[in-house]
Amino acid sequence: MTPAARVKAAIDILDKVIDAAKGQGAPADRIVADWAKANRYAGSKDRRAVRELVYDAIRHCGPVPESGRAAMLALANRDMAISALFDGSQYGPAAIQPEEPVAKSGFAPAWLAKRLSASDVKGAEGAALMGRAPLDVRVNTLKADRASIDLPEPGEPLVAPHALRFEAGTQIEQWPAYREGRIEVQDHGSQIACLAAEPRAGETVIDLCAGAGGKTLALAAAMENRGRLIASDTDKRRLSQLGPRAERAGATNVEQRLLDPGREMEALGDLAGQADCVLIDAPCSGTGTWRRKPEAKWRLTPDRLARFSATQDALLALGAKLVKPGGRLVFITCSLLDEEGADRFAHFLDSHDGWRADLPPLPLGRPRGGENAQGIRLSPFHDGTDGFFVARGRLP
Ligand SMILES: C[S@@+](CC[C@H](N)C(=O)[O-])C[C@H]1O[C@@H](n2cnc3c(N)ncnc32)[C@H](O)[C@@H]1O
Repeated sequence: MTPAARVKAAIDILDKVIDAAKGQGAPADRIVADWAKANRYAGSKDRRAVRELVYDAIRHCGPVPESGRAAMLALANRDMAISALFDGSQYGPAAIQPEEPVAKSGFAPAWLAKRLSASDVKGAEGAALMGRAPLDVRVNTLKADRASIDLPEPGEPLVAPHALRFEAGTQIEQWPAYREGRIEVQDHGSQIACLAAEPRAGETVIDLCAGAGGKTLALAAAMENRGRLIASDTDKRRLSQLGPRAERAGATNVEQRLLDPGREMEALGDLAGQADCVLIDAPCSGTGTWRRKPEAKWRLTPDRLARFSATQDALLALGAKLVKPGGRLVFITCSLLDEEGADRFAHFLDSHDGWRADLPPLPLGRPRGGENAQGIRLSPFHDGTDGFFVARGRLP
């Protein structure tokens, strides 16, 4: 493909990404992959270049652009080399006309940038949400340890005790250590967040929103497979991925429970007041993971955000019923919005007698929230991790 043809392809893909964002359709990754499948003439260099143009444009534009072309013109305004490719050549984009719409730059749509700013995410901290994430792995201590594991590349040891960092795009799926469950892909921030649970061998731990089990596997390893680890979720498809993952990781103490939304206690009733620790990795807007899914900023609406907050309140209330006296309730969201973090935890403490905040001693991050309702915030800007809010409550 000529460089101009790559720009034209990126514009066509961006049109689809924009439509999908408006209609809650396929994620950008899938749209890019579908394009590659349907255009076999594009070689690996072409595919990489087109993908980079698409993601650069998404990262560069704040509000949803009018069109793929408007998004690419925003990039062209910044980069003469791209603007020169609007040359009207056979497979390239048409020449730039005066007064053509150009998408606005920024790290988020205006309403969302305002909410993030109210949560002290602005300027360089906001821009960091649109950075590129590295590839972090957790060495699975059920099968290996970080000091002696033998990998094709050494990786950079991070603060979390089992974390190693690699360059984005490292093909670790090909490595025997990955296929044999000695390493798992897990963002450094997610590994740090799991430390707040301080799970011990022999305890009863509930991973209430286990999804496909990213955190469950870290908990199983920390528990050395001893004790009960209950992994529940309302999403059958996600939960069904946990079995094979647990097997590969050698995690043998995981029990699964599929929940009915709104009637979760029907499947968890026998555990009421029984858990040493309940971990709530609640569904949220995912503002902390935009480095991986930058188009997510175009998918969020004030209504969806309000629904996430309501679900988080409900899950905190549910989790609290499962904790035994003296036990721990860990609340995690991968968002940097206080309305999905510190505010939710403060609301929980205000509405639940007896519970008190117990700031988890994490090796990274900074306190966030009022004096009595503090949790820890991890952010791409300060910590080089995905963004998280992590708080822990204790029942005396
Ligand atoms: C942030 S994701 C969990 C990710 C997972 N813990 C991990 O580390 O990979 C949130 C999960 O909450 C689940 N969820 C939503 N509503 C729920 C509910 N009422 N009870 C339990 N899980 C729920 C979603 O299906 C989703 O899998």
